[in-house]
Amino acid sequence: MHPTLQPLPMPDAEVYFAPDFIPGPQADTYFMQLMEQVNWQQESIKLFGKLQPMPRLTAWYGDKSYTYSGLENKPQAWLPVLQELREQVEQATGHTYNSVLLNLYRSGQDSMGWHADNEQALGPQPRIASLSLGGERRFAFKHRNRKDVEPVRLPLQNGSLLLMQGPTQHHWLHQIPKTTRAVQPRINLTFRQVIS
Ligand SMILES: O=C(O)CCC(=O)C(=O)O
Ligand SMILES: [Fe+2]
Repeated sequence: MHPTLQPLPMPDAEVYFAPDFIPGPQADTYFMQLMEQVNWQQESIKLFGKLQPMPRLTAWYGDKSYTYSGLENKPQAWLPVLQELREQVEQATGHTYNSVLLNLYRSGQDSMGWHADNEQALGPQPRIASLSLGGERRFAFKHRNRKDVEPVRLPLQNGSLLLMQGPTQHHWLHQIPKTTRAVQPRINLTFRQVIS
């Protein structure tokens, strides 16, 4: 594993973090390329029986289709820039990924609620490599059932890489909360290995 990926001291989890995985100027270039080239979609989610627009834009690229939050994502061919990022993340983490989910948080009002990435298609021990580009946002973890374990908050800055694996998705939830602070748009890429 890449030496800059440092373990976070979390019980019942295997989380590694590299705050400076991609140098700032290069991360800025990737951010602009992805803003322009990705096929960003405004998806909806059913909340209390009502269709609501998701508070972020999303895109799915990969070798297989994948159901996420009840939505079927048809695979789209990898863009060269996504291939390049995938290779860097594969080198750093020592594992391969056949899919990437991209999220675009346009402002502090865009967010992702508490969840775990524990769909069956990700296997019993999902490995999620999460790359952040653009404006910094706070990421939060909370243990599902241990009240004695403190939540973990982590600023995900431009060019940072967060790796979650092992039992993490079984015992912890994570989110990107909304913020009233002035923040720049942010792109997050979660590389995943879909097995079915
Ligand atoms: O934007 C992030 O950092 C989190 C994304 C995430 O949790 C997901 O796509 O499952
Ligand atoms: Fe997630």
